[in-house]
Amino acid sequence: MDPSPATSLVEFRDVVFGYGDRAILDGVSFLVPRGKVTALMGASGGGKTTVLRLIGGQVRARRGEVLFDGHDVGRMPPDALYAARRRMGMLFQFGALFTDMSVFDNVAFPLREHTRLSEGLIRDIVLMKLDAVGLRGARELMPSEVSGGMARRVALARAIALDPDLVMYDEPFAGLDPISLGTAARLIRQLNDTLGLTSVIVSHDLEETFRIADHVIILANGGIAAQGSPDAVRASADPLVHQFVNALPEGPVHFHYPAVAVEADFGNSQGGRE
Ligand SMILES: Nc1ncnc2c1ncn2[C@@H]1O[C@H](COP(=O)(O)OP(=O)(O)OP(=O)(O)O)[C@@H](O)[C@H]1O
Repeated sequence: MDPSPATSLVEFRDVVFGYGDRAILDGVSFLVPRGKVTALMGASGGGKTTVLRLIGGQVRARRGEVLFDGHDVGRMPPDALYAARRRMGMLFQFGALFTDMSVFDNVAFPLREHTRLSEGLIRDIVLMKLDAVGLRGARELMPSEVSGGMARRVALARAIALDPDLVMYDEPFAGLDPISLGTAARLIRQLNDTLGLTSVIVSHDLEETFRIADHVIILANGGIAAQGSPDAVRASADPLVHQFVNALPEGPVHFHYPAVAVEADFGNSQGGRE
């Protein structure tokens, strides 16, 4: 079933955004269905991380609307934006932990920072979140004592500490071995379903991401090249989407950065660097 505005937690309506003179999004519209796992994919530099920053209100759209639960993030006064951000968990690449704090204190950090809960209650919540990622027994360890995959899971426990409605993952699988990658992917899916979250994943790992996603959005050339279920996107006849989902080197997205013809560049010291 296609998502509708009524059943979506995030909605982009004709969003235009750029950094300085550089246009990144040129009238982008899409929906992020509530309770589902949505994958945001596309070529490197296409603006996927920027989409997450627009949702989090770190940057504002030049035109159009970025709705979170029906309210335009770009027009929220600071207190409303702060409240909205508390409903979002963000997990950025390599989910940097505080290196001088134990696993326990890392997960307790947002609770101590943003709530007035007693230490006893914080302890219970932290242990519950660590249990959800399979690391209750690792609470005394320091970040230097855990593996990369475990560190990622600690960061995930920290991202869900405040019971967010939305969790955004930026490259959650980067640098993981295939086993840790599979574990991380299953965990994202499982937490989404058991905690009633809505998840957005930015990832280059096509196979694993298509496996766990309910909805896929492919960004290209400042717009949406395709969106729908993983099967529907896989079956897309659009040449750009076809190239992307099949990881083909040739197609509308070129392997080569624009350059003068090869014969004009080689064996010709004029015009090039000596
Ligand atoms: N703060 C910034 N100032 C200027 N340009 C930026 C800034 N942040 C990102 N960009 C540029 O905007 C473009 C989109 O960046 P973004 O990080 O959103 O892409 P992405 O699709 O997430 O890329 P990747 O898959 O490589 O992480 C890139 O070309 C990047 O160089």
